[in-house]
Amino acid sequence: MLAAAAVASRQRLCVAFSGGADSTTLLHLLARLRPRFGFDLCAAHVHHALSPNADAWLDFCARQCAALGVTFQPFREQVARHHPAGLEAAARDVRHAALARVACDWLVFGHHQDDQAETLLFRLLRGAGVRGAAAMAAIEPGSPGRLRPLLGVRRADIRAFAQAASLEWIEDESNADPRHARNFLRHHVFPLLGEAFPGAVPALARASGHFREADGLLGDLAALDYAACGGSPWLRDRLLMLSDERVRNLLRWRIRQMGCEAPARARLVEAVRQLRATHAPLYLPLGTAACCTYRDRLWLEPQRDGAPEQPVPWRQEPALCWGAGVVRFEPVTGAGIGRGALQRAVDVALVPRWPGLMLRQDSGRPRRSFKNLCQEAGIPAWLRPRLPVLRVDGEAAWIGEIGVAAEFRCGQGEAGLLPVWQR
Ligand SMILES: Nc1ncnc2c1ncn2[C@@H]1O[C@H](COP(=O)(O)OP(=O)(O)OP(=O)(O)O)[C@@H](O)[C@H]1O
Repeated sequence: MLAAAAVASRQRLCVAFSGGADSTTLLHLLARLRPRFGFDLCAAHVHHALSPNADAWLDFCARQCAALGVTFQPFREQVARHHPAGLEAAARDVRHAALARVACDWLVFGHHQDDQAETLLFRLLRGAGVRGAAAMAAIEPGSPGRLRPLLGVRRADIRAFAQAASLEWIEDESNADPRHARNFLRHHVFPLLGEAFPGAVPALARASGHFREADGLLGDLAALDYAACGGSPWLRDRLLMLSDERVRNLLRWRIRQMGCEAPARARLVEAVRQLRATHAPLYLPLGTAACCTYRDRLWLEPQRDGAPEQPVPWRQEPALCWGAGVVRFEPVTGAGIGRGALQRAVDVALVPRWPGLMLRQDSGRPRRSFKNLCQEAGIPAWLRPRLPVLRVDGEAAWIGEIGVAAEFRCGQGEAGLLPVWQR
């Protein structure tokens, strides 16, 4: 497995070391393999301060590492007692956050085949989709990546090996607590299942492999659909030519890519229904992301906290970042903002709308308020605070989705710059 993950000489491997039988066996095995592969080995233990034995466990882990000549990195963390998902989940979040701080190429976990089967059943009982049912991967590339070399090995075989090798390990008393749903499955459901289905654990682990493959294919399909819809922002009509299932698959994939929390299925079903029902601009919260539609385009963005964008000074750059998008300044002739006016100006910046903002769209017509301009252009209220405004010495020269102010528009044959807002 180390070869499959292309673990190279001098790469840094860090064992996530709880001190239990699995990670202790893992640490001893990797310490033995060190000379053959030439990797650097260290171990990290997270002290959650939840058990009265937590100090003793940390000491045990430190001693084991010292005996094996392995660098030891302890983390003392506080776990919030009132996590909405429960204490176990809170401890896991804290643990993973601490381990992510280790400077290494790979974090190596002691998960085994019984863990995989329990994870799959546990997730299915909570209504997991294909992604959740794929459970854990043996190799997860990343920075650091994650390895689970024992994922194909049964728990009993690891224990038998540890006993035969006279290894010492600690027993976490919380593993016996049936109030934890995972422990209930481990101690009550799996022994019963094993009586009627002796191959239940390897079969469930195999099933998670099938789900993993299917999940990869769904990702490939989403990537194809993403490109076919014109990338982000998508062409709304092109997207809505896809079946509901494919639209939901694409939205889910993109939300995950953005690092946002995926929404519940019911929420996605409702979002697609609304997208098909109206051509009006929409702002649909989806998990921690939001799906926005305006005119012929549709895009996803992280849900916002309502804070306005910060001003971005313009110093002749061809493009400036604005929110999750960009404003490009395209050279044009006889259109856009006259270059001369921009070069003479002292203060040019992209800013959000300001109170009392006015703009004259056509010479000969009066200046109109930002609100009036937005109403006339059909710009929905949720989009207005995000419109970029190019402010030139205190005056609005251009507003995204609305256009260039008459006073700044360049004359025929004159060189100009046309700001183009890409979300
Ligand atoms: N306190 C800890 N410090 C460092 N690593 C740990 C700690 N607890 C668990 N691990 C690592 O996580 C692996 C799985 O442990 P366990 O089954 O208790 O956790 P889990 O909650 O089921 O898994 P996960 O942490 O991946 O969600 C262990 O084999 C070990 O590699």
